[in-house]
Amino acid sequence: MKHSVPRIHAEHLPALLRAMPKAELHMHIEGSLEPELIFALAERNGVQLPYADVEALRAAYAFTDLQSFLDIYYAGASVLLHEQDFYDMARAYLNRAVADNVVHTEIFFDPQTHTARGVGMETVINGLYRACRDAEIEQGISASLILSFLRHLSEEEALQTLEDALPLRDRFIGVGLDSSEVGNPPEKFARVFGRCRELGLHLVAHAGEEGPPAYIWGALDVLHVERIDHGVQAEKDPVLMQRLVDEQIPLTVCPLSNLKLCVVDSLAAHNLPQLLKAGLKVTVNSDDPAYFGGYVNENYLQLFEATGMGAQEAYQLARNSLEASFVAAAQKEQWIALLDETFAQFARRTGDV
Ligand code: HPA
Ligand SMILES: [Zn+2]
Repeated sequence: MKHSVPRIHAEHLPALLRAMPKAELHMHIEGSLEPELIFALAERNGVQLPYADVEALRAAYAFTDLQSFLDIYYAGASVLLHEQDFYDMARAYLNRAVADNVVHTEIFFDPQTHTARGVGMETVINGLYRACRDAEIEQGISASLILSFLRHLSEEEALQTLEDALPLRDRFIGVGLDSSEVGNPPEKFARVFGRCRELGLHLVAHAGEEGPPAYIWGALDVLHVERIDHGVQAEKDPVLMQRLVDEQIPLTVCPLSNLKLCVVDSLAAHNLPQLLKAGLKVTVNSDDPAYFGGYVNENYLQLFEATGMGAQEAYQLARNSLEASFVAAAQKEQWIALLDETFAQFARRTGDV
């Protein structure tokens, strides 16, 4: 049933989008590395970068598709060597998330990007995990980690990565699948996801970002994922759309990412409003905020500005994000109560209760 949302004046919408408590369910921690931090870490670690300075690096952020982004994203991550580097990167992101009123975040990390350079699995996970725990204690944000397999590599390498991470099993809540989508369908990772399922890990996968609806079917039926990351290509397949509605499978959509990687021509042309209207459990996320022009609130603000969505949609998207998270039901209820209170406060401010 649709929740009734108090009327909010349009002029208050941006403040409401910023203030509402929300969860972020799709962001890659390596994609939060700002150029300034990349250069600071390069200097600290004596790593040579193929860019003269911060401006030259930023100027290279002109992407034409997913692969053109991934090439630069993996180059940027090469400055990460020590546990403290992973810690500093994650604390910088968590500070931004707190500022955006993110109450809970589920953070992807790509261990293979680092272990391939000789960085230890425990260096990666311990640095990220310590940052999450410190932010939780000092800033009150809830944060969990999701280990993501690189789909351009083999399933054997994913299985080895899982084995390497298992001694630290209590430090991540699930697994995902990212990197170059087209040509690397979900079926390639059936065995490793099967093993993760047996281990009781949460399962998600990128599907239908650039790839066809068949990849979303595969993620659901072969990998048995609980959420689809991106999923915007689902609209090409009405039977799939109905399935996503019926089962309320969350889609973690990333509007600015879709714009910057040319998945859509403009934010005004983004299909998120249609997906939401059709009854899909859609959420808004930042993906790789340092590369795509903004953290999660910027995604909400620019999307709402471009599409003309209003308070009802804002409420639904924030509520979806909390409901689609992997936290306990009692915690979700607390955050939803906080969301309701935020909307009631804005309605009182508007004098429009
Ligand atoms: O948007 C993405 N898609 C696939 N892989 C990724 N790795 C970081 N961001 C992405
Ligand atoms: Zn992503």
